[in-house]
This record gives sequence, C-alpha cells and structure tokens, in this order.
Amino acid sequence: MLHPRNTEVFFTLNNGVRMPALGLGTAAEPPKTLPPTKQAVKAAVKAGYRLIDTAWAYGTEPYIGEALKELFEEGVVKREDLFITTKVWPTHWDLVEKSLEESLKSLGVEYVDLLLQHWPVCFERVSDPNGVNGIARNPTSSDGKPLLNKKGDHKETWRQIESLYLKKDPRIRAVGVSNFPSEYLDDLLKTAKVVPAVNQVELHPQFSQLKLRETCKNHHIILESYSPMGANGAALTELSIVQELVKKYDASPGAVLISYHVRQGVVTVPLSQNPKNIAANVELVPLTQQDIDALNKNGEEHIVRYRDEQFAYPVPGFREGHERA
Ligand SMILES: NC(=O)C1=CN([C@@H]2O[C@H](COP(=O)(O)OP(=O)(O)OC[C@H]3O[C@@H](n4cnc5c(N)ncnc54)[C@H](O)[C@@H]3O)[C@@H](O)[C@H]2O)C=CC1
Ligand SMILES: O=C1O[C@H](CO)[C@@H](O)[C@@H]1O
Repeated sequence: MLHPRNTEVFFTLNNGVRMPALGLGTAAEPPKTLPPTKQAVKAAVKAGYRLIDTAWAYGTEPYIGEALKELFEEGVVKREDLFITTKVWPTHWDLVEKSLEESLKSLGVEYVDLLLQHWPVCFERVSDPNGVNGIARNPTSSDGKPLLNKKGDHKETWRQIESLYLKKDPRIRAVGVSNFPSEYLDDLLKTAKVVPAVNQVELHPQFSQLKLRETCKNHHIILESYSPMGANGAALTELSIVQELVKKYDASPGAVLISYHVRQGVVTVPLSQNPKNIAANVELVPLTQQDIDALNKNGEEHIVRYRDEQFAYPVPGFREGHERA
C-alpha cells in the first residue's frame, strides 16, 4: 500500500489555516550561531519540507533568511508555499510587536504563518552584546539564577499577540503558545479573546502528555511536538520500543518517531543538519493504533523530559525530574 510522505500531510488550525505536519527545527543558543542552519533549511525545503520552526531567541533567523532568499531566487519554492513559525521570547513579554518586527527583518519576509508565545514566563531585559540583537537571551542574577521579571505578567504577552491578530495584522496568519501546561491553558482561556491555534511542547514516546492532549483536543488546539528525537543526542532513536517498530516496519528510527506524531494529528519539528536524517524523517510509517497506544503508555510510565530549563521551574510540571536548584 502506498502512503503519503510526512511532508504531504497537513492539519487545519482552528482559524482554517493549513499547517504542514512535519517541519524543520532550527534551535540554537547564541552566541553559538549556526551558519549550517542555512544549508539545513535549503536541504529540507528541497526534500519537500514546507514548515520552518524558528524563534527570535535562536539567533538563526538571519541564516534562515539567507536560505529563503536563495530558494526564492532559484525558484525552488514561493513564499506562499511555506509555513514559517517564529516565537516571542520572555525578554519581550511586553514587547510583542518589536519582537515580531525583528524576526521579520531577520527572516527577510513580510509575514509569518504562526506567531507563538515561547514560554509563559517573563524575563528582565538586560543589555548583552553577545545576546540576540543586543539583549541577553537568558539573563541571570549574580548567583546564577534566572532573572525573572517578578512584576511581569505572562498573560500580557498573549493579550498583545491576540490584539495584533484581532486587528487582522497582515504580518501574522495564526497565533499560538508554547510550553503551556493544561493548568495555564485553562487559566488563559478564562479571559482570552482568541483561542491559541497551536501549543508547542515537549512531546514524544517518553513524555506522552495524555492530559494535555485532552485539554488541547477539547479546545481545538493543535499540539506541536518539540524534541521528537529526544533533543541533542537523539536518545529516543535507541529506545527499545522504538527499535522493535524499526524492525517490524523495516523503517528508520527517525521515521518511526515522526510518524508517531503525524498519525496522531500532531505537528513535529525535528532539528537536523544532516541531509540523510532530513530525508529519513519524511517517510511515513503506517503505525497501528496498537503501536501508538504502546508508545503513549511508555511515555506515561517512564517519563523523561529531555529539555531542562531552570527558568521554567515556576511553571507547573517543569521542575519534576530535574534535581538542580
Ligand atoms: N518551543 C520550545 O521551547 C522549544 C522548541 N524547540 C523546537 O523543536 C526543534 C527540535 O527539537 P530539539 O530539542 O532540537 O531536538 P530533536 O529531538 O529534534 O533532536 C535533535 C537531534 O536529533 C538528531 N536527529 C534528527 N533527525 C534524526 C534522525 N532521523 N536520526 C537520528 N538522529 C536524528 C539531530 O542530529 C539532533 O542531534 C528545535 O530545533 C526547535 O525548533 C526545541 C526545544 C524547545
Ligand atoms: O525553543 C527553545 O530551544 C531552546 C533550546 O535551544 C530552549 O531553551 C527553548 O525553549
């Protein structure tokens, strides 16, 4: 039986915008900016990817901008065929429009398809010549602890995002959040005028987040998985339950891990700069409901969060499993 490729699957957001199921992740931590990002974006688009996931905080937007310029000039793809996501970092919790303007300028495009609130957290803004556009990405106090803005209100970020959206600002087609647990979504929705279209969170067979899946389903919020390989080191590709499916379907582990999401209506954005892996992640493996249930069960019984952000510890669920601080 023939199956579509993961790059050929699209989901419809709660405002009617179509979002590709598979995208390319481009996270980096400045000042380790990543020129290879440019080549990765070009390889991914040539392999059929239409979604690029980035963020103001990654520092990779200028490299993505260079790749897009060349892809447009070479006639490989048109802007309207792509779906570009960027995000507002907690340093800009009350400066959403400025963040959007800086991202658009770096990307060299007139609009993004999806603007996300990166975290339900507020930081102090501290000057740093090595930061992103002169601002420290992860400001810390003298004791090394995250410099949270105690008077900040993370719901202000959503108010600013939804206000741009409600004004029909042509620079954004859809809006959403990231790293919102169920409790924060429920709270946001008490006052929100716009229901987020997407919630991008860590999600994979070692962290299946069944409660959050239910909350998002009830509100027609599409879930988007980050760290689908288990972040740097791609530990999930070695997981025995994944390896069993690799054998069962004669597939690559990357394809199994991506198909696990796509078959559940979840968008995912693996990071890779390796053309072989970029191509491998495209193959849709016809996992059965039984396979998916087993993977989800594993992710409830043996939870591992691969991303550990100390600044997020005040957010419910982000401290569990992490011993420091
Ligand atoms: N909203 C948020 O707070 C976050 C968003 N993200 C987004 O999600 C993206 C992906 O998440 P990451 O944490 O970067 O990790 P990931 O789980 O995508 O893993 C990346 C690692 O997997 C490897 N890899 C990729 N495909 C592979 C394959 N087929 N076989 C073997 N290894 C493979 C890569 O070489 C890299 O070392 C980020 O680049 C970013 O765009 C990531 C973290 C947090
Ligand atoms: O999106 C993100 O990626 C980084 C890792 O580079 C993480 O801090 C952030 O939430």
